Amino acid sequence: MATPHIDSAEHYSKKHKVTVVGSGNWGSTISKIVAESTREHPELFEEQVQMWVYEEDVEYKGTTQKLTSVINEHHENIKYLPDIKLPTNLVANPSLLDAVKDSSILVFNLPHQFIRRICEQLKGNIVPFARGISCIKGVNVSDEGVALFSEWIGEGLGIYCGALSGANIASEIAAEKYSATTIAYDPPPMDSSRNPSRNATPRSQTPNRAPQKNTADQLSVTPLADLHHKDARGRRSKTKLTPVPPEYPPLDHITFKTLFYRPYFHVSMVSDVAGTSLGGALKNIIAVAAGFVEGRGWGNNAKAEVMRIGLLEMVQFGQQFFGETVQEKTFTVESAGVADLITSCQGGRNFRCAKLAVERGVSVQEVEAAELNGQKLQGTSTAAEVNSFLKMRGLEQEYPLFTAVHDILEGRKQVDDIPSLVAADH
Ligand SMILES: NC(=O)C1=CN([C@@H]2O[C@H](COP(=O)(O)OP(=O)(O)OC[C@H]3O[C@@H](n4cnc5c(N)ncnc54)[C@H](O)[C@@H]3O)[C@@H](O)[C@H]2O)C=CC1
Ligand SMILES: O=C(CO)COP(=O)(O)O
Repeated sequence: MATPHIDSAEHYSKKHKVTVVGSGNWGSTISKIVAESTREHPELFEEQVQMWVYEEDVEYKGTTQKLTSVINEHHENIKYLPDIKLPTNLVANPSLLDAVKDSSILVFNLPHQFIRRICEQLKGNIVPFARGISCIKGVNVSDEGVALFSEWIGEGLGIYCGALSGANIASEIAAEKYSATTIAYDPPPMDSSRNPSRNATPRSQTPNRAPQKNTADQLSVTPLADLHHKDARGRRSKTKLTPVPPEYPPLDHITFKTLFYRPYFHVSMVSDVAGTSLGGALKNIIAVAAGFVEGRGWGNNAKAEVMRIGLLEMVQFGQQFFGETVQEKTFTVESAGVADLITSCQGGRNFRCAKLAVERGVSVQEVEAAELNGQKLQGTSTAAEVNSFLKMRGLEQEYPLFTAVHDILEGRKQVDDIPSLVAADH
């Protein structure tokens, strides 16, 4: 970006330190992206980016070594993102608490089954005014109901957390092939009131625009004293937030767009956190269905039909359980919706493993263990979690495709049953 995106009148004595929590296939790719951006924007960010790595031994050139040592010496995550050079300002750190020390931007990017333990360790050990972005595709189901990981992380850590999701097969983006994503960030009042116009980023704008002038009216909309914010369902959050100190650049749409934007990775900023997160979570169930029908050899029409039905169930789920804040257009217009559904049903891991499982006559879990070298599927666990939530409410029949996928994974139904299970008059 040739032009600085921040108004030249805005100078900040402190910069944001960024930590990525997670270092898998997508975690390493996102770390590469943000490390490229922090290097390009020293006016906003500290150059060095920390990446927390779940430490393990790996074989490298005939010797057993720690994964973090290999990443730091050779700038490559040989296990989860092989053959991709990582920026030298990206530091792999096996200590979670050391990696997040002094970081005001926390990017959560790990398989959803591990986030609970991570948050337990982070609680009370992060910068109080930190803000988060969750790249996790999944939903958190408990006895109390269904929660987005962004809101669950935010409430657990006492910070505000947005969500990043899109048609983002990591290996393609790591190779810098053109793609786009959606970042949902509905800034807390005390952040947006520093300069509300900076958060209304129209879809078409690149991040290097100059901020618009504020009006007195805009500035008075959200009182600085309000330390609460709206959660993803539009309710007043119980979390009392710590404002970002004025010495730091504001943590708003422009700053986050600048952090994640690359010429090969375009960013659309929106405020619908629930829709954006649900798109990423629920499409994984549909990708499993697409793999099933492809594995059965039914071809493109069958796959298109499960995608169509799945998209409708995604929208229905969002509106039924997250209410009016979920916008249908997030599913139909954004990368986080229909585009992610398409790419995942063409070449995602959930799709590929489900297809191989049908072709080989084995379980999806067996294919996952045999083929993914430690990477984790999210569609199988999300199907089970969503099913348990629907079952508790007697709503399984209202989501026939989600229910069919879970029943097939559990061995109660067959792929051949899909047409009758999802029939409109069923
Ligand atoms: N890989 C992809 O193409 C994309 C993935 N996503 C989403 O990103 C999230 C992260 O996925 P990936 O980075 O692809 O991970 P991955 O599937 O490559 O998972 C492996 C990661 O889990 C870690 N791990 C293993 N055991 C652990 C434990 N006990 N505690 C903590 N971590 C442990 C491994 O060290 C490794 O970093 C998921 O929610 C996924 O759905 C989103 C877009 C694209
Ligand atoms: O979310 C993804 C692409 O946007 C990747 O999906 P898989 O986890 O199925 O590979």
